[in-house]
Amino acid sequence: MIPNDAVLTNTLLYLDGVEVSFDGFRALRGLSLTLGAGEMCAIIGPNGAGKTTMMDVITGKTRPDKGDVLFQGSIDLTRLDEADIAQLGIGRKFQKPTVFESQTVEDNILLALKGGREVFANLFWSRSAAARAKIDEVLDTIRLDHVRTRLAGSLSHGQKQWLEIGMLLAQDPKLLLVDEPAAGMTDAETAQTAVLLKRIAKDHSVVVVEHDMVFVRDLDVRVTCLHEGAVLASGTLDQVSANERVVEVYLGR
Ligand SMILES: Nc1ncnc2c1ncn2[C@@H]1O[C@H](COP(=O)(O)OP(=O)(O)OP(=O)(O)O)[C@@H](O)[C@H]1O
Repeated sequence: MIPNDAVLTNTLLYLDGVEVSFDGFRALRGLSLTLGAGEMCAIIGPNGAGKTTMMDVITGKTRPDKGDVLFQGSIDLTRLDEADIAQLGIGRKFQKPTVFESQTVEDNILLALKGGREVFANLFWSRSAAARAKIDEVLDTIRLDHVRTRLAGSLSHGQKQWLEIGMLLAQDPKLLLVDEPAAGMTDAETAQTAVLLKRIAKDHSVVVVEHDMVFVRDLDVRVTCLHEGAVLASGTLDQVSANERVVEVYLGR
């Protein structure tokens, strides 16, 4: 059921009763979730809970069998393809970093800018002031300014993850979907990633899927636990951690 305007005021992302089946297996079973404009939330849950499938539905990779998926109140994402959805300003970061290893850090950001590829391809290009300013802004946000001329391939795993987040930021997304950013990171990198995402969340909406509870605690945002394709519990991390079912199916394992 499409909600009324009052419900959707300040709601950037609205999922209601979303169903996805793969050959009869119900990966999402009536998933309902909202994200406010300017909000960051964390999604947790056991393997197979449907977290990736949820991201796939939002980004148009998987089309739901049933349910509403609305962006900015009225845009029906179930009718759009992946390219249209990316164009709307929904950026996704997959778990594994996919930076251009043989390019410098700053050129990775340039390549990600709207129109950046044309600028990059032109032998006689001089970076426009706007492109330069955007690259500087992104490098400052992800705190990689000091390595801007290094090849991306020479960065640590954590730095590559931050660079890829920067490449998403270069496209001015309204919503960032970030899949397990802390996986494979050192404790120090994990802590820095939480600081980075909190900085980004000041002017973006962010959904973070994560298994690392220390990291989720650092994020200090609303947490939703999925289980068997639906929401099991939602609230602060303390509230969700105190839920017996969450302990039973996930945290206590
Ligand atoms: N393309 C597909 N075909 C068949 N089954 C699928 C497909 N994609 C996902 N599934 C199944 O749907 C269920 C939900 O998977 P999903 O990847 O969304 O879970 P998840 O919460 O992201 O798990 P993880 O934490 O392991 O990444 C799983 O049982 C998975 O095997």
